[in-house]
Amino acid sequence: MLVLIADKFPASGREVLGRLGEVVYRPELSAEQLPAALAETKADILVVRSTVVSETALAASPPLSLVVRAGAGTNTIDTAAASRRGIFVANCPGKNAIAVAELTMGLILALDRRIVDATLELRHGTWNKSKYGKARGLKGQTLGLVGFGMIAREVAVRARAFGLKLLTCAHHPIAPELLEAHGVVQVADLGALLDASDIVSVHVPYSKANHHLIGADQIARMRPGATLIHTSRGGVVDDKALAEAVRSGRLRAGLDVFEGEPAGGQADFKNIAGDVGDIYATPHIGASTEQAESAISDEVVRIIESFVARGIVHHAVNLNERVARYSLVVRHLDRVGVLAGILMALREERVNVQGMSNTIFAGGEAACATITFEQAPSDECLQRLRDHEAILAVELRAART
Ligand SMILES: NC(=O)c1ccc[n+]([C@@H]2O[C@H](COP(=O)([O-])OP(=O)(O)OC[C@H]3O[C@@H](n4cnc5c(N)ncnc54)[C@H](O)[C@@H]3O)[C@@H](O)[C@H]2O)c1
Ligand SMILES: O=C(O)[C@H](O)COP(=O)(O)O
Repeated sequence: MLVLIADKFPASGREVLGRLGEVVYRPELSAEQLPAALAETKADILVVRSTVVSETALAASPPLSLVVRAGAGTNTIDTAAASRRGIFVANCPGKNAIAVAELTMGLILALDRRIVDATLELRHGTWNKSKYGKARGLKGQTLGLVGFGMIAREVAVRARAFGLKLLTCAHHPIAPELLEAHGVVQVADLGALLDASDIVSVHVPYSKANHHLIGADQIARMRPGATLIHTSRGGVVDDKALAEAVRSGRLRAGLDVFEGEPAGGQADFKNIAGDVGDIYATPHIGASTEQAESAISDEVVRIIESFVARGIVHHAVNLNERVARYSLVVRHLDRVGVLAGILMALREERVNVQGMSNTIFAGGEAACATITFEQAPSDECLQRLRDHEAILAVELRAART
């Protein structure tokens, strides 16, 4: 088994992976160089951070069966192409959420006190207490969290300690216990959140549907003097519309992600923070704490170990989530050919199997197979299975609709 790591990854994690197989560490690889490196190494498993994984890259190594995103967002990987090729894509949900939440609070506090501007003036020898002694203070202000996933919840935990009132919006009703535990109120929709918030912080994944979720109209709807914090993904916010609103003095903004940002570690990048003073900005470092990188590394190792040892992919993001209409539970003696016999019987009925698992009981004499499908087998087929001398019990279950 060969693992190609095409981004920065801790030495400790590389060492553990090295015990499972060969590890090729190429953190310098760009999206353009990735296909050739995959073709050359014939990697079975690819580990990436923000490096873009295109369909060409996925096709370059025939044995490639798993791509692990050493982070949260998977929009940089062509998951549709991976699904067509039967390649698993997995991520590490929540493992860098605290780091992003800490940066979010850092941006909120820095903007309120204008810490960056005050520092720059002091560095140039100017004492300007008159100008910088005018913060609003956070206590009692309302923070609107767009999305209520792993990062937003960690932001809520920290923001509560600063006395902020918390709102969120989502596509679906959020469990009341979850909201209550975080001291958050769910409002009807994004518009209601923008109307009521002094600070808006964006924590949703990038997708076609979320492209410019915070566009010119949403920016215009924010309260005059409000602050927008964006640490999710370039493209969720319309950077141009935001820059105009900040330039006009209506809003302030704290950004960690940008439209068209470079994928690598160092590059020239003309960006909206350049000419707009009330934008505080960091170069996509939300996840870049030692703590988060170590948690991510442990999770990547866990995912790969489980895949190699048991074929189980934790946090796969490109599986068919639809619950099959029927499942057949067959308890049987653990003998060669029993499972093949069950599958042959289903094949004769032209039943297309969707999922299958088989668990062996202690002692190794009996096992339990669960097979899922959309179309029910006939009573005769079930009876034939029940009559099999190595089958102990057969139960057909229909999913609730
Ligand atoms: N700046 C960084 O370094 C950094 C680090 C980690 C993650 N991220 C980005 O942050 C995103 C969120 O991370 P997370 O760990 O919280 O993910 P998550 O999957 O736990 O949470 C995202 C939530 O947003 C919700 N959502 C999606 N579209 C929505 C919409 N239009 N309106 C309201 N809710 C919506 C989803 O249902 C989900 O609950 C990631 O997808 C990634 O792009 C950035
Ligand atoms: O989605 C993520 O996990 C973050 O955007 C982190 O990206 P990075 O691993 O490139 O820092």
